[in-house]
Amino acid sequence: MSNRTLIRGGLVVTAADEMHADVLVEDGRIAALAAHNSPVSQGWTAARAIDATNRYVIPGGVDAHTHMELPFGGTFASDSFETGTRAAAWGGTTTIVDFAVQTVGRALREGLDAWYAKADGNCAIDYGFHMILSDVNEQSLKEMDLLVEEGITSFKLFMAYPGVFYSDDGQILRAMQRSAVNGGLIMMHAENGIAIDVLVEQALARGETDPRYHGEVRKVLLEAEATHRAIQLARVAGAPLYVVHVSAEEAVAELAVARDKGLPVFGETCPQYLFLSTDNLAEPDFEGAKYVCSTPLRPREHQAALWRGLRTNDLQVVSTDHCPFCFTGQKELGRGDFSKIPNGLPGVENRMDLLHQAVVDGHITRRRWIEIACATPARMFGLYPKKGTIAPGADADIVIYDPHAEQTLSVETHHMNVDYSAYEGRRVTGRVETVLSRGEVVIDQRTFTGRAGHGVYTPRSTCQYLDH
Ligand SMILES: NC(=O)NCCC(=O)O
Ligand SMILES: [Zn+2]
Ligand SMILES: [Zn+2]
Repeated sequence: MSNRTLIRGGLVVTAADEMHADVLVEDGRIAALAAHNSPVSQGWTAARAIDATNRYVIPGGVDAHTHMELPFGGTFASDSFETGTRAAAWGGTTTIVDFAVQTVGRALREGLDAWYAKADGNCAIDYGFHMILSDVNEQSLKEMDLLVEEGITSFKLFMAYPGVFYSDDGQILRAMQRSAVNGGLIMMHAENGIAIDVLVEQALARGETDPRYHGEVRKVLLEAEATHRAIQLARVAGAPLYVVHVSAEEAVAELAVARDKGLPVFGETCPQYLFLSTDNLAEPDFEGAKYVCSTPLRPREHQAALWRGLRTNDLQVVSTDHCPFCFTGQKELGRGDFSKIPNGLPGVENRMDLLHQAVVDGHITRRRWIEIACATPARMFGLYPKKGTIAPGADADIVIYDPHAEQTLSVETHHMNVDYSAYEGRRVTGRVETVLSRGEVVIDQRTFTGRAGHGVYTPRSTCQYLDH
């Protein structure tokens, strides 16, 4: 009884269903659901009752792409695990999967241990890790197998950023071959970084130094070409493939062709590509630097293809790629040379709200909102049904969501450790009200009641989405 919480009267929305139901939480898990005010739920007793009348009761968000404290461009992403996971909770996300980084010349183990240490005791919500492979060699290929056994079941490779994270096609093929055997999922940053670097050099030589040139040199065709190449390499290796931060219509088309052939190829996009555009990159007085990320923001016309992809399931997941850098002192490193602007946008706090706005605007249905933001990322990365749904036995990661509240997104009110909002002034309908993480209330009617250290490392099984 003392470990029980009852959530009454809300509309429970999962990827599969919507029903007016009461939810019983016990010992951090969902114990039972029953029709609202049914004889069954009327018999339930609990130490705490939450009235969810006129609210949605949804699974906590699963953000499968964050970069807390990522070293990049001579600086570090400005959210620590403490500030970033607290902000995530404010935004209705109860699990993140962050990227541990292998340093070139070093073991995966060393990078992973560093990330365990950064996160340990600091997180407000649960977390897992992917591993960035920056140096594919005999040793790191062997280590991949061990990591999969340890619950690090996905590996990011970069076709971009030569000299930093970049892998060549041979390295990519080897890693894919290994993943075909050990069950790991290869996540691909699909941009032709070698060609982009030529265009960067040529642009700078012409004196084109403003942030908007970041978008111009990172061409749509070079995203599409890399996406195509990654798909073919995965086919040769017999491995599934997950393409991260898809931004261009032509890249979605490559995924669609592959999926029409029945290939296990999946794609993720991010709110910034759905809601922002090259118009933001072109903002004057270096303000465009706030919107520098890779893949880059695209002309607004690409957004329709991304929304369509999310509806047709050519794209399966919306993650944030949360990688914040303050404008002052960090983005400013690239004044006079756009290639020195640290790449990345803040957004871990905004994803659930922006996608709810997409429901309001008619881009996606309510259930698809939960599918792309909670259930599928959990399945894709081996966390389901512990995470991503509301069902008996699942972790009680639950958001009470007010679909009628109006809010204005702003740096003045957000909780991310960054000095601007990429969505400054944007009005959205819907707001997180209360959040439970494993049954503990971490946001209580818009007050943070969680704590650093509540969140635990969550090992993952291999991809559970391969038959989709
Ligand atoms: N996306 C971005 O611009 N920064 C984070 C690193 C990455 O995901 O490529
Ligand atoms: Zn990337
Ligand atoms: Zn990323």
